[in-house]
Amino acid sequence: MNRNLERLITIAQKPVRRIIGLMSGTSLDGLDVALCAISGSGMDTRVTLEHFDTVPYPLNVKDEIRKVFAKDTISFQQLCLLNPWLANLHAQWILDCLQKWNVAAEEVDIIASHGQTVYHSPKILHRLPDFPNATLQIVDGDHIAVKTGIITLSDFRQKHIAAGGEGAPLALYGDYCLFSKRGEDRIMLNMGGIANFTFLPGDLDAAGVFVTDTGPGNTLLDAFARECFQAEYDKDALFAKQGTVNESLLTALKSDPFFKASFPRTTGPELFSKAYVKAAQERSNTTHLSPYDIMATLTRFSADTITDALKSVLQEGKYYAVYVSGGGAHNPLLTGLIRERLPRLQLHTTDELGIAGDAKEAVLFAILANEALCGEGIDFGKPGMPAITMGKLSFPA
Ligand SMILES: Nc1ncnc2c1ncn2[C@@H]1O[C@H](COP(=O)(O)OP(=O)(O)OP(=O)(O)O)[C@@H](O)[C@H]1O
Ligand SMILES: CC(=O)N[C@H]1[C@@H]2OC[C@@H](O2)[C@@H](O)[C@@H]1O[C@H](C)C(=O)O
Repeated sequence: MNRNLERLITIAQKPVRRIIGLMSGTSLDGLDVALCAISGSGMDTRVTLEHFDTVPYPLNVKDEIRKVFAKDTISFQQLCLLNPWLANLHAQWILDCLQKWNVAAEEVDIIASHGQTVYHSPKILHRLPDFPNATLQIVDGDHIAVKTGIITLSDFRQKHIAAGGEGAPLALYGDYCLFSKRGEDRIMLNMGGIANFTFLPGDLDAAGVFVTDTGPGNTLLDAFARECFQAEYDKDALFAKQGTVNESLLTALKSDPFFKASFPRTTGPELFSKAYVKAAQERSNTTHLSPYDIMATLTRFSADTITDALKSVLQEGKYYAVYVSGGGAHNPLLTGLIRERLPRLQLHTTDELGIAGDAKEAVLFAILANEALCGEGIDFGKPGMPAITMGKLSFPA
């Protein structure tokens, strides 16, 4: 037998596996690296987050990714080169983190690498009847496995599409295993570049779980902070707080059919781009707005579409605990607006559940890898949420 297979079987049978989860999302802010100790699987999964770091993407890395990111027309050479180049960088950053944490590579069982989404194209976006849902993540797992010497699982989203989903959101699998609590209806709200939430019923019935993207989280705020203020993002909403919401632009921004599509629906910066906002400005005669007013309106746009999606699933008079994660949780204006619109709900952070909000998505990919080794595929019984395990295997040798 191939000795890697033997090793894999040994890992799957260990009482505790040490898995590094990696996430680099749509914000292109950096690579989240989470070293997790995981036991059990499915609803018996237990995780300890041993170490976590975000390795910020250097400016040149952001620039190289942006040449292809969410673009319809790109250089194929650039895409081809990025795939191993970024994988080698990710592998090096993992090794740097391990050194910093004083952990030997041999002590890590598995790497779970999300890769970098470069294009997300579900049918509701491309609207080409002859083509399926599609999504593309680069950062090839073979390069990570060879450079780190650690067995790597990667490219988690393709099987989700093959089995009838849109390739996202995948958060529900880990959210369900890790954060479900008997007796408490929970909402796990992640506000990254794109915002999404998972509903976890207090009776733990998998059939009651659902998940969806809600629309933009920070993606438009980042794009306009860059364009208008040459800033990477609107830190602590300092720009947006100086502006006034323009209701005509807000209405135009909310008019896309995405906001009427049924759950689970997914999206990305392919739709929510500077061009999207500029078209809405043209339609609403608001091209004259100050950059501050644009930032204020875009922050309200994110807050409103997040709360509208939540309201559409919340039952009147019932209590729900909301646990917030992702970079948007640090934006005081965004979280303040959500609190204002959902006054009956208490907003907590996932930190209170033992997983830092900034680490959550990376931890969720470690859980997905753990499920691929030890789980059976959770049956949520809904279209778009298939009962599968995910991730492709790369052996170091
Ligand atoms: N102090 C802060 N004030 C305002 N915004 C912040 C702050 N800290 C982080 N952010 C926002 O959070 C973003 C990063 O969020 P996160 O890392 O969750 O995104 P991501 O994982 O790339 O996105 P996705 O989940 O869509 O893939 C930054 O680009 C910025 O917009
Ligand atoms: C295609 C893609 O990379 N989608 C991301 C993105 O970032 C947030 C939102 O859009 C979510 O649907 C997804 O990531 C999380 C981790 C998910 O799959 O649950």
